[in-house]
Amino acid sequence: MTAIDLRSDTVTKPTDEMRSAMATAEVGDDVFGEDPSINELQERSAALLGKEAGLLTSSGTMSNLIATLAWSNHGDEIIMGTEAHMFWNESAGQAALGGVQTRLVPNDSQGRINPDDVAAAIRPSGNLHFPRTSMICLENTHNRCSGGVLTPEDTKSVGDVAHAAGVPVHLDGARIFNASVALEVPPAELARDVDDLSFCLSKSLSCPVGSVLVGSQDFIDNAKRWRKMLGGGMRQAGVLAAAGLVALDTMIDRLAEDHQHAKRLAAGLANIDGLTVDPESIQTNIVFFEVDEDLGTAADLIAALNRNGVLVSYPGKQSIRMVTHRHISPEDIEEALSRTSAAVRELR
Ligand SMILES: Cc1ncc(COP(=O)(O)O)c(CN[C@H](C(=O)O)[C@H](C)O)c1O
Repeated sequence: MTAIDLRSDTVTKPTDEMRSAMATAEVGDDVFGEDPSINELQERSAALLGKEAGLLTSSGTMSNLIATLAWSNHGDEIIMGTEAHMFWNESAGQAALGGVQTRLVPNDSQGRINPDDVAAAIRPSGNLHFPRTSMICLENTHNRCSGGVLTPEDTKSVGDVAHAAGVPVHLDGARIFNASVALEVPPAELARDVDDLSFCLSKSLSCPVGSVLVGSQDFIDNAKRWRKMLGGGMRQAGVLAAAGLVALDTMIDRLAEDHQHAKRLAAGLANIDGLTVDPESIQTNIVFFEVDEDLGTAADLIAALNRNGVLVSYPGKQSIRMVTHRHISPEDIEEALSRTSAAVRELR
């Protein structure tokens, strides 16, 4: 039985068109700024998101760390949501390498943070007891909040508070194009009130590797220095950027298919006795659902799902995540639902 892989949209593989473009990419030494494919990707990414400049990085984690290092000094404090990927899944890099303290404010079910909570968390200057607040972090779409999207208004409400206090806003936009497609809003509108953002080429856009960090020219010039310090300076990486250029041309509009599949998946899971999910809450390609305690733990069900050929991720004590992507067809969704029912019956 071939497993149906719903662990993440990071499992996506390059398209044939990407592989052809990679094979014939024009390349140069990017440390000298001479790789034409990288330069084109960075310029196109910045323009698409309404920023002055862009920087290719090896991952979303690297982008988020570079932004933290670029905005912060040792001993500063950054603010993010309790469910932020930057808090949960990036190896505490901001603390380990940036000497930066993280302060958490509640995320709501859609991944938003309350501007009033942000205002209350921003440190007043002039008190020697207090660290300086160096950055506010948003995430759109929001991974651990079931792929929830932030509207331009949600983003502006936090941006206004941050900017009134002179604090920059970083957007972890790993799946910003999912948000853009779900809201039918240009990505630049979602980026309008943040100072910099990162998006991932390697998730639903299906590239083999990479993210792009965009912001002002001054920010990117500084970020490039931090990237070099982290060992992220690249040479003829136009081979990778070529895939990104194909992704920008061919992989954004199709994200609506992944969202439809996720909605169908959630509707099917809601009909399986012992599982709890609100299909109406699903906006993009990520579905978190709860395992009723009388059925067992999430770990029990994950083991049964693996036995039945369904791969999932992000186990909480009672929660499981499924993520749709370009390799998951409508037939795979129906088969995954059938196999999930069988796994649940095994636990009964
Ligand atoms: C919102 C967000 N921001 C940043 C990252 C980090 O990107 P990478 O470092 O994996 O390229 C991720 C990766 N998310 C991955 C996943 O969802 O499967 C990993 C394994 O957690 C992310 O979801």
